[in-house]
Amino acid sequence: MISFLMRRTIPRCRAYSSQTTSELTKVEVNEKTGVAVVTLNRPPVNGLNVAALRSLEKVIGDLETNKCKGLILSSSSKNIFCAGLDLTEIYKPDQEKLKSLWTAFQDLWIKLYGASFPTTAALNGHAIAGGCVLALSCDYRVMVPNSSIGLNETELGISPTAWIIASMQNVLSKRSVELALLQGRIYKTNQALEIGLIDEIANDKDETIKKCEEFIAKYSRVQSLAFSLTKRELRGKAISELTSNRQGDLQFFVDSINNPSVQKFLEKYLQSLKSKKN
Ligand SMILES: CCCC/C=C\CC(=O)SCCNC(=O)CCNC(=O)[C@H](O)C(C)(C)COP(=O)(O)OP(=O)(O)OC[C@H]1O[C@@H](n2cnc3c(N)ncnc32)[C@H](O)[C@@H]1OP(=O)(O)O
Repeated sequence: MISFLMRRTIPRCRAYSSQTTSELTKVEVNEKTGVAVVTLNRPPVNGLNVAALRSLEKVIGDLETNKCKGLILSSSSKNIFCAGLDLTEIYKPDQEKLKSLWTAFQDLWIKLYGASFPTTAALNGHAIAGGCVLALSCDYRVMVPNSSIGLNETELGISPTAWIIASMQNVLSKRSVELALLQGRIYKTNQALEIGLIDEIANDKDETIKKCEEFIAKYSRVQSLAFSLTKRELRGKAISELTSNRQGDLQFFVDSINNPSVQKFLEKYLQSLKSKKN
């Protein structure tokens, strides 16, 4: 068992009593149920840079090794689950860092989408672009009211690649995927529920976690091996398509980001985010 499962320094009366905290990803494992709450912790918006992506990927790998019974992905921010890739890493990017960013995102998706245990997203706030991809890579999504979720890549001038599309197609009807992706549409919580982009609405963060726990508990009678083999049958094709075309997928991303019109848009977009406060 890895350290966070072994540690017994925190009183057992707490529901989630084994824990480890890295700067970027906090993990708490419920010793009774084996369910892990994994909290993204990169203020202010959990922007995904290489370190954040790698930190989360490592945690999922460790949970896999330790036969975790279920994952609840959450965020330490008050009203944001994750604002997607760190825009400052893709605007005027260092080329090597850009490649590392996408490679880390590919690696994380392969682990999360293919996880051999039930995975859930406790969406305590906005889940935009890469943040929505994280949510879609889980088996179940619960969101608080008045938040937004969606893939706005086409608005940014980039096209989501095959594995991102596959993650959305796994959840939504073909028609809804077309409308969502071609319009780069961001949905409010209630609209997201209507089309099936999320599964449930919860009143607050605690309730998102409770509902995710309830969802994971439904698998208590399911054999782990049967679960993971079935998931592999269901999702394996999309994963192997990426693993056999990682270089092509990376090149597509790098070329898209380096496109001068995308860079121009990102400049304005970043300015507009900053000027919201003024
Ligand atoms: C082949 C291509 C596939 C590509 C796949 C994925 C691509 C991506 O993920 S690109 C990222 C796209 N993300 C977005 O468009 C989200 C942008 N952000 C927002 O819409 C809002 O910030 C959000 C709704 C998440 C939260 O709104 P607020 O609560 O009002 O916060 P602020 O907007 O004031 O943001 C606070 C602070 O954070 C900065 N910020 C926001 N998002 C990002 C980001 N993704 N990366 C880096 N930084 C981000 C924002 O500029 C503010 O900065 P300061 O002004 O310096 O405080």
